[in-house]
Amino acid sequence: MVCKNVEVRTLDSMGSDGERNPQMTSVKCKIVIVGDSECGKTSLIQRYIKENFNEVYSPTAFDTYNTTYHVSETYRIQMSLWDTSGSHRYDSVRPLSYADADLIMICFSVAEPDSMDHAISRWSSEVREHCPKQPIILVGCKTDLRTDAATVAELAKRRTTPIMYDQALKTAKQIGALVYSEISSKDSQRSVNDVIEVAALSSAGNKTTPEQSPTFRRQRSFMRRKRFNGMGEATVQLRKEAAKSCSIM
Ligand SMILES: Nc1nc2c(ncn2[C@@H]2O[C@H](COP(=O)(O)OP(=O)(O)OP(=O)(O)O)[C@@H](O)[C@H]2O)c(=O)[nH]1
Repeated sequence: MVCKNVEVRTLDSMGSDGERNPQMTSVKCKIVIVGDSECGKTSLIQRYIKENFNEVYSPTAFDTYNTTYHVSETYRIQMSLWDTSGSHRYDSVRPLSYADADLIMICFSVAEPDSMDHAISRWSSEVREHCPKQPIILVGCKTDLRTDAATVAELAKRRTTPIMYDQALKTAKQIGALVYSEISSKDSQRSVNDVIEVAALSSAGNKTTPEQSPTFRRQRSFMRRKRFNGMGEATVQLRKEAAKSCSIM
């Protein structure tokens, strides 16, 4: 089993002039990403980190990616993104990934209805067994395939159709997800950035102490982009455009 640790976008608390910034608040969080094989987990992470998309499928065993989200000049979230395998071969070792997780992303492909069923029957139960209280974000991947003629025709042969937004929203409610979000790693960098940053903010909101939150809330650059409603409750409201692909339950 290969487990590699990829260090990217890491920054320390030095300012651009090289001085250590005493105002900098850093919060660390661990986000574990699960879901059926080939549903799009690795592509999601790689699009966020490397801002590219690879058509070629390469199965994952376990990977971790460390990256920093600079929410404002004085607040940053150091994320550890854990990419897992959806294969049953790893069912007995995947649970090791859940230790100390702050948030779980359960992914499925909107072009594969079974993968959404498995979000309930397989992934939500596995996650709840190991992470009974951590927030869950449900992520519908590959939205570009919803209108892809070949995908629609293939699903029609199986007497089914791509998963639509409202269907997925019901599933999100059913599994008690905090947020439902849709992405296309192929076509939309924005959708990918939004879901990862919402996950980071939700995790950090649970960890930020009350003394830190006023400083955090004052950051105008942050407020322009996303808005927190209650740090302890990890509730995030996206600006209007982002809300099209992201629903808070
Ligand atoms: N059209 C389209 N294809 C995608 C998208 N995301 C991923 N894919 C493709 O789907 C295949 C599987 O993607 P991965 O990201 O490797 O899937 P995974 O969930 O990490 O798979 P496992 O490692 O087996 O658990 C690859 O061929 C990707 O190029 C997307 O947004 N749109």
